[in-house]
Amino acid sequence: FVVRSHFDPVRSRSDGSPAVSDKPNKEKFLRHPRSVRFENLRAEYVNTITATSATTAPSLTQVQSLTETAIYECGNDAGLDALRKLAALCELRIPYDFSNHDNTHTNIIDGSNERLISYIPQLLPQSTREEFLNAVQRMESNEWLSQNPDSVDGLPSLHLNLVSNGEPLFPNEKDIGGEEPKEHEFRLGIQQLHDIVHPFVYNLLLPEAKKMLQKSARSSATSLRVSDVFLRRYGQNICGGNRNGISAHYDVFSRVTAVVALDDVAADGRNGLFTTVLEDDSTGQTSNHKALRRFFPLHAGDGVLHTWDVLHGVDVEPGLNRTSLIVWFDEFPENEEEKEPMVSPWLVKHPDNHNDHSVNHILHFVLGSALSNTNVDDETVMCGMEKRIELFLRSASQRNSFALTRMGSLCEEGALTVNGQILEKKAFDLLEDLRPTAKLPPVLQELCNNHTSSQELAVRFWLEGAISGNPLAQKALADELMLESTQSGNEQLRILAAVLFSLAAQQGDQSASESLCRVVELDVVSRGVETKEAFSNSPVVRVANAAVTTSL
Ligand SMILES: O=C(O)CCC(=O)C(=O)O
Ligand SMILES: [Fe+2]
Repeated sequence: FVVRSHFDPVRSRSDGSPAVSDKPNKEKFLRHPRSVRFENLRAEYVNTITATSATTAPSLTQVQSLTETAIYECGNDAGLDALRKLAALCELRIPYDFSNHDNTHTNIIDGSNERLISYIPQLLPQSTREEFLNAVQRMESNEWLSQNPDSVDGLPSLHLNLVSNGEPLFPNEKDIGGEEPKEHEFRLGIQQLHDIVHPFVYNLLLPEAKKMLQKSARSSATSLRVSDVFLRRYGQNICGGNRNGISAHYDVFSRVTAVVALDDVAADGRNGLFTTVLEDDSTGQTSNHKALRRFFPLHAGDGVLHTWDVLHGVDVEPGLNRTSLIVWFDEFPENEEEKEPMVSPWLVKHPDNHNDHSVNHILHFVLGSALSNTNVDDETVMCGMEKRIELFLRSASQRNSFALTRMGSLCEEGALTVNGQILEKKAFDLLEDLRPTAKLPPVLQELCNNHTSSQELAVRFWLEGAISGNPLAQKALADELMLESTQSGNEQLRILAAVLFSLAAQQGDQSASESLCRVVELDVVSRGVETKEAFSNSPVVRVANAAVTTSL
């Protein structure tokens, strides 16, 4: 029903290589022929959108409980009310409060995570910024920004690498013979950009990153080095493409990340780089729900540093034009025996990776993702599909939103059958602990009884991911339910699918909005709706309306 994205919320190397397979999933549900009548009716309901905005910043608990209500009270008044409240919360653009956290905040999960954030005012002087932006402009006018699929979302990345894996893309001293004039100009452009920021990156940012890590319980800052330096562009019609942001993710190959603002787009804390603030830190849960975004207020030249375990993304309102400079710091091997490349050693060597009782779900998810993105096959590294699934399962057992969603997809792909029934049994027990079958929404209880086990497991993982607020899980589950409902004619499944597509559409997910329109279309056709009144009374239409009508 939707072409499901197979992208994980993780940033792998910025060379544009996709994090995971970018093959589109088969469309499960064939597009229904568009009915002319529907077009008119839809125009009617789109016109009813009204907006009143919410004022208070929501907590994770609030967002999840509203989402749970929308799903369980599917299509009735309480459910519609929850959808309206969530719609209003999604419209908020709330600044991150640096002062509230004494420039850093630490969330202790199992005693050893970091989640350090540090603000560095006025790192790049105005003259440097201007020089840099002019050089970027020249690259852009040649359409030289990378069009490779971005490792987080698979769309053209619109970035330029200056340093990759510890090495400048083009070392200055290297004389490259036989270059085409365009290649030559490109190389000089990259070298110029690199030269402009070099002193700031190595003499100012690197010491700041080391200083920040000294606050960490697990400081191993002495071996910190600059791994990658790249710039990104956001806005309309950049090298023929648009980019309004990047969904929330972890940088899996960066121990510490620095982002420097090159313009004032983020000055009022309503645009640019955000993290998701989880006010209820005691649960250690994580969610990428739009309402939990907190934008870093950064003036041109300001920077922010964060550790590997800080969830972050970018969002800019249409019409704005943003450029950012990003630096990754990683750890290089301290002694000779370790010269072999090891994927993100701060993850592999983390004590929680060697502790069977650890509940560090962020580490387990990020390490599982890092291993999925590397070919390194080291005895000391937990590798192989089975180990990765074990890591995702451990993370999912702590209700980590990304691990739950990833597990749903792995089950759907049949990846849990690798080791007989053992992994499936583990997954089933885990799901029963999170929510016993008897407590599933009734319509899903029926569905799960009719299913083969791997599909049933996928549905249950996606349900948990969906309730935690994850739009990818919400879409994946909705897609599955539409397939079922067209086969069985079960209208309740269609209403729940509409709720789930609505929950993702509210968060700005374009493909979910399109799918929601198609559910409405199908509903109109299959129920033979003839009048405006019958249209606006349709449960699916009421759901779609509530999702875009914001009120508190
Ligand atoms: O542009 C930014 O501010 C950050 C981009 C980012 O998070 C990434 O490329 O991984
Ligand atoms: Fe990132």
